[in-house]
Amino acid sequence: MPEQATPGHEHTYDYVVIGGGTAGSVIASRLTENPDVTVAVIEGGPSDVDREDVLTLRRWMGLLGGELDYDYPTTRQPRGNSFIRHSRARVLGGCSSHNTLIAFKPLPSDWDEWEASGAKGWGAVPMEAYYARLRNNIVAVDEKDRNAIARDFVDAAQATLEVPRVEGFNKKPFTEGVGFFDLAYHPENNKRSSASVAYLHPFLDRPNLTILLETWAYKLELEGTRARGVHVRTKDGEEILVRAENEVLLCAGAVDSPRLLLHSGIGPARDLEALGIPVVHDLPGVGENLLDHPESVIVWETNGPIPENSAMDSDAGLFVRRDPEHPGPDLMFHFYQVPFTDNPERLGYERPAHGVSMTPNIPKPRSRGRLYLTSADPAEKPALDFRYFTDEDDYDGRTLVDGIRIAREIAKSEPLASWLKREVAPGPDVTGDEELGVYARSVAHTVYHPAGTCRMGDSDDQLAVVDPELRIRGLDGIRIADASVFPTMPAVNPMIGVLMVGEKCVDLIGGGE
Ligand SMILES: Cc1cc2nc3c(=O)[nH]c(=O)nc-3n(C[C@H](O)[C@H](O)[C@H](O)COP(=O)(O)OP(=O)(O)OC[C@H]3O[C@@H](n4cnc5c(N)ncnc54)[C@H](O)[C@@H]3O)c2cc1C
Repeated sequence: MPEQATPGHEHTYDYVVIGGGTAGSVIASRLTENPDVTVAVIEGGPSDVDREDVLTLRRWMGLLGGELDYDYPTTRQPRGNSFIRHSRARVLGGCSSHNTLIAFKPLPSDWDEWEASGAKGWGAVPMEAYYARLRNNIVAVDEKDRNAIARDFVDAAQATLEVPRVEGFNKKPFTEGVGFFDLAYHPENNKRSSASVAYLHPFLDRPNLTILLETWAYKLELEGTRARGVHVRTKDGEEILVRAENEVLLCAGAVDSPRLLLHSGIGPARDLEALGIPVVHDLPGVGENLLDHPESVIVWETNGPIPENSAMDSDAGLFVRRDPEHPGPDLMFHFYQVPFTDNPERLGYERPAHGVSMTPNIPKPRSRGRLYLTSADPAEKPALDFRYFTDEDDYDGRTLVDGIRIAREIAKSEPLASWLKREVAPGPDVTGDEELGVYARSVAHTVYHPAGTCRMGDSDDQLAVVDPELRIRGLDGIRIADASVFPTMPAVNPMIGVLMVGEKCVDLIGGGE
C-alpha cells in the first residue's frame, strides 16, 4: 500500500508532485526509477489499490457524482446547458481512474498546431517517441466485448457515409473513419490500465516514493520567485509544509492547477486584488483559455433488450470531416449502448427501458471559456465559465446540428435500422436548423475534457502560463504538467496526450532514462 508520511510539520524531498493523477502518476513513476531521487506525491483522494469499483472499467458511470468526484458545476451558460456537472476524479490515477479510457494518440495535426502556436519542440515528429514509451496496455476493444448493436452501428455508418472502417485508430493518422476504439484496459478481466495501474502499482514498494493520500495542497510556498514546496492539509487536518529541494511539479489538472496558483497569489493581479489575495506574481493567463469538447445527444428506443457484452458501453465511434480543407476530423460521435438521457430528461423526455444513443461532439471547438475564483477561501470551488456556443459565427452550434442530421442518416440505414423502434430525443418532429440548434445546445453535455487553463506558449505570449519547457513564466523551480498546459484542444480524446505530456516533462526535468 502507498506510504503515509510520518507526522511532523515539514518534510523535504527532491521533487514534490502535486496531484497523483494522469500526468502526475507518470512523472512520479519515472523520476523514482533513479533510486537516489526522492519524490513525494500529494494526492487529494484515496488509493485505488484493491478498489474493484474503481479498477473495473465498466463501472465508470457509477463513480460520477459520488464520493470520488470533485464534481464541479459550470456557471450559467446563456447559449448552452447550465446544468452540466464536470466530473473530476478524487482518487489515485486521477481521471484515468474513472474515465472510459478511450485511447487516442493525438493526431499529427494536433501536435503541429501546438508547435505553430509557440510550443516549440512539441510538433508531431518529436512527440512520437513519447507514445512509444507509454506503459499502459492499449488494445482494441476485444472481440468478446464487441456488442452486436455496436457492430451494426459501425456497418451502418460505413455504408451511409462511405468512410473507412478503422481497425486500430492509433496505427496511422486519419481524417475520417468508423470502428471500435482502442482502450487502455485488460480485456481478460475488464481491469483499467489507468495511469496509476500502469505507472504506480508495480512500484509502490520503492523506498524513494512517498504518496500522501487524502492530502490537499492549498498553497504554494515561494521564496521570492523560487518555488520551495507546498502547504498541505492531511486527512486528519494536520498542516504540513512539503519542501522540494529540486522542483515542484504541479499536476492537479485543468481545474485544480490554476485554482492552486490563484490561491497562491499567482494569476491576473486585478482579479486577485479584488478578492483580497496578495499578489505574488502577476500572470494574466492563469484560468484563461478554458477548452472542452462539448457534445449533444440523440436517443433511440430499441425494439428490445440489447445484448449485455461490452467493455464500457461506448466502445465504438465515428469521425467525419465535413470540410475537406480541415486538417483533421471536424465532427466525432461516440455510440452508446445505453439511452443517455440525463440531459433530455430535464427537458421532459422519457428514458426508454432499452435504447441507444449517439453523441456528436466538436473536435475543434471555437468557443473559449475562463476559470476564476469567486472567493479567497481555498475550500470554495472555482467558477468554470466555458462560454459554450459563444463563438462568433456559431460554428460550434452548427457542428452539433450537422451531427444530429448525420446520426439520423446512420440510424435509417441497415443493419442498425431494424434494431430501432423510434427516436426518443429530439424526436422526429424536430427538423429545422433553428429547432435542432436549440435542442442540441439545451441538452449539450461535456465529453469531460477540460483543458488549456495554464496554456503553454512562446516567451512573448503574454497569456502563456508555461514556456515550452513547462516552467511557469517568471518563476523558478516549478513546472506544470497536466491537461491545463494544452495550448489548443486535440481533435481526439485527450488522455493519451496528457500521459505524453507527463513523459515529456520527465525528459525536460532531466530525469529520463
Ligand atoms: C468521466 C470522464 C470520462 C473521460 N473519458 C476519457 C476517455 O475515454 N479518453 C480520454 O482520452 N479522455 C477521457 N477523459 C479525459 C481525461 O481523463 C482527462 O483529460 C485526463 O485524465 C486529465 O489528466 P490530468 O493529469 O490533467 O488530471 P487528473 O487526472 O484529473 O489528475 C489530477 C489529480 O490531482 C489531484 N488533485 C487535484 N487538486 C489537488 C490538490 N489541491 N491537492 C492534492 N491533489 C489534488 C486529483 O485528486 C487528481 O488525482 C474523461 C474524463 C472524465 C472525467
